[in-house]
Amino acid sequence: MSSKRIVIKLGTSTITAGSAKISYPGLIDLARQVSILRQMGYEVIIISSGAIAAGRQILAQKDLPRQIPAKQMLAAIGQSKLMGIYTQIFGMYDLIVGQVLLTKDDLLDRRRYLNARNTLNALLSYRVIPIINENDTVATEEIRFGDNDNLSALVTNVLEADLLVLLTDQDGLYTSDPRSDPQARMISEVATEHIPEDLWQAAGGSVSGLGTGGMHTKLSAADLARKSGATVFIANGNTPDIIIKIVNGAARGTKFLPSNSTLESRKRYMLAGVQASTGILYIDPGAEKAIKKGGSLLPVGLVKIAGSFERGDIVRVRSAKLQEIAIGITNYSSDDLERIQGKNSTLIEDIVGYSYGDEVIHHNNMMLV
Ligand SMILES: Nc1ncnc2c1ncn2[C@@H]1O[C@H](COP(=O)(O)OP(=O)(O)O)[C@@H](O)[C@H]1O
Ligand SMILES: N[C@@H](CCC(=O)OP(=O)(O)O)C(=O)O
Repeated sequence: MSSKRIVIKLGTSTITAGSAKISYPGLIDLARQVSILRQMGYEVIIISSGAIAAGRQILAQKDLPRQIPAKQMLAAIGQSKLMGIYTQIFGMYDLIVGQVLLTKDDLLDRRRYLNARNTLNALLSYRVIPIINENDTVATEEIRFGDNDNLSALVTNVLEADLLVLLTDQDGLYTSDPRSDPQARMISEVATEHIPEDLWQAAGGSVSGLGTGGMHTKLSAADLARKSGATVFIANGNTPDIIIKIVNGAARGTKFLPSNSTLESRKRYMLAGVQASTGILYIDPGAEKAIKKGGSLLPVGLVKIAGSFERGDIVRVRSAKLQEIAIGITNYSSDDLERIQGKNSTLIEDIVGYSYGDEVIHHNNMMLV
C-alpha cells in the first residue's frame, strides 16, 4: 500500500446536520476536506448513512417508522437521491464517486469478502471515492449490519485502512450521554489493549430519532477496527475542518490507538467473520495453556460447545472461566464436535465416520485475542 487510507463514516446526524433534511452545506464542506486529503496523498473511503433520512425528506414523513419494510422503502427512495447529491457536490471538486451497497453476508463469506475487497481496491486505483451504505432494501434481520458503525469497521478491516473516523453529533465518547448528563466528561484517548468495561457501560444508545446505534455501536466499531490495526477517532461532524484537524493531530475527539500491528489477511478475515458468529467452544485449562503457547486446539480439550455452525465457520474459543482466548476456523461442525468433545483425536474417524484432521482448530487458523 503506497498511500495512507482513511475510512470516514458519516452518521445521519452529520449528513442532516441534526435537521430533517440532507445538509448541502455539510456535504460541500466534506467534499472540500476530501479534496484536500487527496492532495495530501490520502485515499478516502466514505461510509454514508442518510438514505432513510433522504427518503423521509422526499415523502415528507415526520417520524422514523418502526417497521423494517417501511425503513427499507424509505432507503430505496432516499439512496438514489443521496448518491445524486454526492455526485453533484463531489463533482464540483473534480472528485468521482462510486456507490457500493453491502450487506453483512457480503463480508462474512470468504469469497464475497475477497470480491468486495477487489472491487473497492479497483475503485481506489481509479481514484474514485467509494460511497458505501448498507444495502437496506435487501437486508433482512439476519444479514443486516443494522448500523453503519459496524459496517465502517468491517470496511476498515477489509481495506487495511490506517484510520477510521466516526463523525457524529457529539465531540467524542463521554463518561455518560452528554444529552442527559451535564457532568459527563469527554474521554480523549483509549490506549489500553482492551476497551475498559466502564467505557462499555458509559456508551449508550441513540435518542435523537435520527441515528440508529448511538455510542455503543461506535465503541464496538472502534474495538474491531483497532484490532485490525487502525487508529480510530470519534469526533463531531459539525466542527469545521474536523477531518483535516484529525490527520494533523489537532482535533478534539476520542482517539483509540491500534491494539494490533498489521495483521495478515487471513486473520483480518477471521476478525471480521467472528462478528456474526454464534459458535463458541469452551475449553479446559490444559487446552488453554497449549493454545497460548501456539499449539492447536484438539477435541480432548473441549468441554462444551455452544451455537450451531458448519465446518469452515469462524468460532470463538473461551476458557471455562468464560474468558475469550482466541478465534479461529473450525475443522468440524457443531454436531460433530458434540460427539468428539473430550475424546482423543485417534477416535475421530471411528466416532463420526471421517476425519478432517486431528485438530478442531489448527494453530495456523487461530488468532489469540
Ligand atoms: N457515552 C456517550 N458519549 C457520547 N454520546 C453518547 C453516549 N452514550 C450515548 N450517546 C448518544 O449517542 C448519540 C450519537 O449516536 P447516533 O445518534 O447513532 O448518531 P449517528 O447518526 O452519528 O450514528 C449521541 O447523540 C448521544 O446522545
Ligand atoms: N443505512 C441507513 C443508516 C443506518 C445507520 O447506521 O444510521 P446512523 O446510526 O445514522 O449511522 C441509511 O442510510 O439511512
